[in-house]
Amino acid sequence: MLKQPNTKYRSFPKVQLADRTWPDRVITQAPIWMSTDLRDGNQALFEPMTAERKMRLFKKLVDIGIKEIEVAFPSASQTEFDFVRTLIDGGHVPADVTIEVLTQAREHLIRRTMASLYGARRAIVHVYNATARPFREIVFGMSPDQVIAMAVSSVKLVRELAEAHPKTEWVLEYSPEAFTGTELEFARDICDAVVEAWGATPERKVILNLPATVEMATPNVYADQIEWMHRNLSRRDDIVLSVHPHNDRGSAIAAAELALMAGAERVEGCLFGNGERTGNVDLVTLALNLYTQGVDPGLDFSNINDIARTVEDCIRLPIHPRHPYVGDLVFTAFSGSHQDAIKKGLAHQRPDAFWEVPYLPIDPADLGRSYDAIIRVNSQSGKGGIAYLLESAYGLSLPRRLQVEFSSVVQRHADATGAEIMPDELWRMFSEEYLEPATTIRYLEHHLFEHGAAQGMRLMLETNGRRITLMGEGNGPIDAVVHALGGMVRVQSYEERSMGQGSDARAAAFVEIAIDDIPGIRYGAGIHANIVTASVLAIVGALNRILNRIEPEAREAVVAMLEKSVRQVA
Ligand SMILES: CC(=O)SCCNC(=O)CCNC(=O)[C@H](O)C(C)(C)COP(=O)(O)OP(=O)(O)OC[C@H]1O[C@@H](n2cnc3c(N)ncnc32)[C@H](O)[C@@H]1OP(=O)(O)O
Ligand SMILES: CC(C)C(=O)C(=O)O
Ligand SMILES: [Mg+2]
Repeated sequence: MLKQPNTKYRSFPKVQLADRTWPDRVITQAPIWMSTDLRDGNQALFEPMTAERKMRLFKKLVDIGIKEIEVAFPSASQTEFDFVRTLIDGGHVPADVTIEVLTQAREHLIRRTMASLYGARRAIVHVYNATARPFREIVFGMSPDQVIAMAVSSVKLVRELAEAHPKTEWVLEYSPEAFTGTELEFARDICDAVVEAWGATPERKVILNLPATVEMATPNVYADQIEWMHRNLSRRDDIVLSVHPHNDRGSAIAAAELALMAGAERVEGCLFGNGERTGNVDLVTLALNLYTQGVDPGLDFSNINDIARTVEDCIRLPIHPRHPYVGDLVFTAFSGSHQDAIKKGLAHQRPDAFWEVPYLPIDPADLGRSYDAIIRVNSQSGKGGIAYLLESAYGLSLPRRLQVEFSSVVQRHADATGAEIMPDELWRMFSEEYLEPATTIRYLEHHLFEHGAAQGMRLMLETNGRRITLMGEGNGPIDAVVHALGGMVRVQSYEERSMGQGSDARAAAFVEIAIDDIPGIRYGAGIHANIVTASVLAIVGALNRILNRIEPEAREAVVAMLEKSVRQVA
């Protein structure tokens, strides 16, 4: 790269529009949407779509609710021409949908283009010629007046051919190609001449489409250019003002939004931003940006995954996993603090309240996406995401301090493998750590019985291959187990939850225990159809987890103490 890029590149000139009004505007209604997936999108593919794929995408665009669809460049090839004919002759165009086709401003191409449309109920004929100085001088070798004459004569030809076929309702669209690089006065003059040549009226408007054929400046410059045209076109009432942003600088969405604030009424683009080079503006993102501001876009993306798969299949290009609203990862959080906030936000969100879930600008359910894949766990994750996954996949809701304790187990695993941890893996880790820890003391069975005003407990365990039976009593089952264990165990906290519903319901018990003279507090968990059994399992599990972390001599001392309890109580 150059050390001094200003020797090769220069900044885009400012538009003289000191009293611009667009910065204060808010978009309150959806524009007219025009999909050019089958034309601008199609011309940008490695291989243009086959007729079958074009038809499939056309039908998907109709299902989404797009009412103006540019279906072909009919003079480009027989395939393109035939596709338009199939749409018309096969009756595939719904009554509320208008097809559109593109042609250069050249006589033989216009005649061929018009022939593709005869018999249509309504059709938009889109004529373009480039208007920026380098095109005028280098591509066409024409003076400004000759370029205007080229546009005007083409429009007059379209008018003449249209008048010869009055059964079709004809609409003219004109694009000064490379508008963003065109002197504004010249763009206005050529557009005014076209409006005049078509004989436009408020009832028979011309669509004037002002393309950012190549995005050349910051989006505020495009907005200024659009507002300038909006204010300076001589017959604004006879015009539908349209924009066609490309994404060369990565700001096509912003450019389209600011252009709408600046007076545009119509947007041309493609689903998920397919199109020449870096793409046309993405109609899906634009529409859903409106939706998240409470504006009905008039388009339906309630099954966005299905739309995405159709588009990918038709154009043979993948959608990026981080593409707004649709990418596989956009409703996913890996990092701990995001997961925590999403989990709390989802729990807090009421169905009838304004959407307010941190990190999620839209409710994934509105797009037919589920919450299941929102939170994923890797080495950047914290307790919130881990807890969320266990709860959503297995119905197991962990106490907060247990979440903290378990997250360090998960973190060690994630650090070691470097990989994402799926819910079944998480469950396996939880089971190994809490439900089936390595055992010094194995639970065999217990019997709980009434013992006067108290509860009695006979607890059978196995230590060192020997069965031992401990007896205890207390004011409840937990108390009775602690007593049976000889009083060395102190229960710091106890919580129980239910997992599942109806006859499949099970109880989950969580205890936090400490043992006299041994540092550290550990959680234990038990899951069983019977809540008392779940509690006993949780206590024995916690005991084993403590014993697993201490020296063998200390462990033997605890076991010896237990065996002493047998002699004392039995
Ligand atoms: C920004 C856009 O997306 S514009 C749309 C671009 N899409 C396409 O080009 C896809 C379909 N195109 C095609 O199939 C062909 O280009 C055709 C059939 C339109 C024309 O083919 P050809 O006549 O062989 O010309 P070619 O493809 O080389 O285009 C260059 C010629 O078109 C002329 N031209 C380019 N744009 C225009 C225009 N809008 N109006 C009139 N002439 C134009 C050029 O001046 C050049 O003419 P020249 O050969 O006399 O110097
Ligand atoms: C034909 C025109 C509208 C075009 O695609 C462009 O300028 O990008
Ligand atoms: Mg384009």
